[in-house]
Amino acid sequence: MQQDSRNIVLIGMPGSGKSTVGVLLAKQTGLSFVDTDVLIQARTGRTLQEIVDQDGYLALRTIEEQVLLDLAVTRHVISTGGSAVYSEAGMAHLRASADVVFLDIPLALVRQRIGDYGSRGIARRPDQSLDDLFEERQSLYLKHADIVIRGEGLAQDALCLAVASAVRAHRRR
Ligand SMILES: Nc1ncnc2c1ncn2[C@@H]1O[C@H](COP(=O)(O)OP(=O)(O)O)[C@@H](O)[C@H]1O
Ligand SMILES: O=C(O)C1=C[C@@H](OP(=O)(O)O)[C@@H](O)[C@H](O)C1
Ligand SMILES: [Mg+2]
Repeated sequence: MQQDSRNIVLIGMPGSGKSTVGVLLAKQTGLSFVDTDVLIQARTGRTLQEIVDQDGYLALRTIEEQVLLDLAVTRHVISTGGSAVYSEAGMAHLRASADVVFLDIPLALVRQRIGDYGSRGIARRPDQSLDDLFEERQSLYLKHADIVIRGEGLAQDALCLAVASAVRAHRRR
């Protein structure tokens, strides 16, 4: 695929800025924007929290995988949900057409940003603590990332610039 047709995919924990910074990044780079959480909601007619409450977290992960596999876009910033990395097939599909950026923030900042952990539609085992989830996911985010950006201490616009510049450098390699 031509470099300028490629997508930029954002992965990371809830609260890392995938959705808010994704929009800014699309504006800044002239790419289109899609948030896979919004696609899930549009497809099911339900909120993410409703899917988790009614059908369980594994159902959300299954729908998410299908949405990832069905994505066929170029020149997009794609903001994923925090649980996208559980889908090997979904991530392989995204990676074929994208540079994947892990927005890496520490657990304390996740906790501070996400507010009520129990009502944010997070795809986790009901008994799983945020500490445990963070630990489990860190290795998945690193495994699927082409680029890692440490987000702590960066305001949204600074984070956006850092991502754009890292992607440019990555593509020049
Ligand atoms: N770089 C940042 N600095 C400060 N607050 C941020 C930053 N990025 C996101 N936020 C805030 O954190 C919350 C979650 O951000 P969001 O973009 O929804 O993250 P995600 O999509 O990764 O879950 C929002 O309230 C947002 O305003
Ligand atoms: O981390 C998670 O398990 C989830 C994060 C949410 O997205 P954000 O990461 O954009 O908050 C959303 O996909 C869903 O509720 C599951
Ligand atoms: Mg989001």
